[in-house]
Amino acid sequence: MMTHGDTTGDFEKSEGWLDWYDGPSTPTFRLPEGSVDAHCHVFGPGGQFPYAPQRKYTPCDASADQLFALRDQLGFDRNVIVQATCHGSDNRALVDALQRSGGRARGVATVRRDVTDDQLAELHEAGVRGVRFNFVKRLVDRVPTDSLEEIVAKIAPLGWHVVIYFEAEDLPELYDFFSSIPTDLVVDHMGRPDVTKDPDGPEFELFLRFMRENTNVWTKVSCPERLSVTGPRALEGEQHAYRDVVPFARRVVEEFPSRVLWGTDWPHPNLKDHMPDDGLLVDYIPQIAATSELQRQLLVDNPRRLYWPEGV
Ligand SMILES: O=C(O)c1cc(C(=O)O)oc(=O)c1
Repeated sequence: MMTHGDTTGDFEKSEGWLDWYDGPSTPTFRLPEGSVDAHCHVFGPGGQFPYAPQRKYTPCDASADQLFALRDQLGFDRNVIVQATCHGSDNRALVDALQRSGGRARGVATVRRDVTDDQLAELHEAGVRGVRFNFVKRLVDRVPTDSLEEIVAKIAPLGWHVVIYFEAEDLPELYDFFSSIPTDLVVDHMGRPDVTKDPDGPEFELFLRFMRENTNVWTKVSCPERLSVTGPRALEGEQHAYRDVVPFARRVVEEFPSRVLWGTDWPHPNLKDHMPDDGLLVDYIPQIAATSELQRQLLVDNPRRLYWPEGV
């Protein structure tokens, strides 16, 4: 694996930072035509789009051009680019990537409670269709729910949705607040289940109940590389990676086939023990969506309904 240098503009990468995998393999699994990578990020480049002062990590750079090269290499048609916490509420790198995508990317931004209607209109024009609320303590300081409610009131008229990122152990506390959000709600990475627990046990059952009770809730069945404990890793040609995550993702895909999304999570912030080959991550998909019908819903129909409802 190549590293992308120790510095990124004027910034020094966090200690132990793992750079994205250079030269991913071409997937064996052929993505259906029009597939969307519905969760990925851009980082900087730091020299052009500085990282936020309040960030909890400093990544390696991962530019829009590098993301679009990956899209083409893997066989995706489009991207949904999600604002990474290292950029705080400065969405310039995201907007630049959307503008250079030629309409082939939509975005999810991070905004503050004082965001103006004009700023939201500009983000909409660039291709933003949602905001992200993050509750993972190692990534952000907690924002009070009343300010999040103010943001929801501002974005709802635009037809936007809310993306939420939280740890499974925090769902009981956040359940009622999440259930009160009236827009579509997209949960990152299946609410981060502890996959050493039983997929039929109470923790994951609470997440499934949350999806059953709230039909506006969608989820990304992404990030097996982050959730897996036993692997095997998506490296060295492994075609059946992260088997311990499969029962969880499969369960969700089969029960809620019209409310699931999938994304690479490139460039995979904060992984600690390995960096996956993104081609082999794509080869993971048929393990969790076993039929061509489920694959088409997951990769084409669902993300297009949410991000390109106008049908282009
Ligand atoms: O688990 C993570 O570290 C992580 C971080 C970010 C971010 O910093 O935005 O986004 C993700 O989807 C996952």
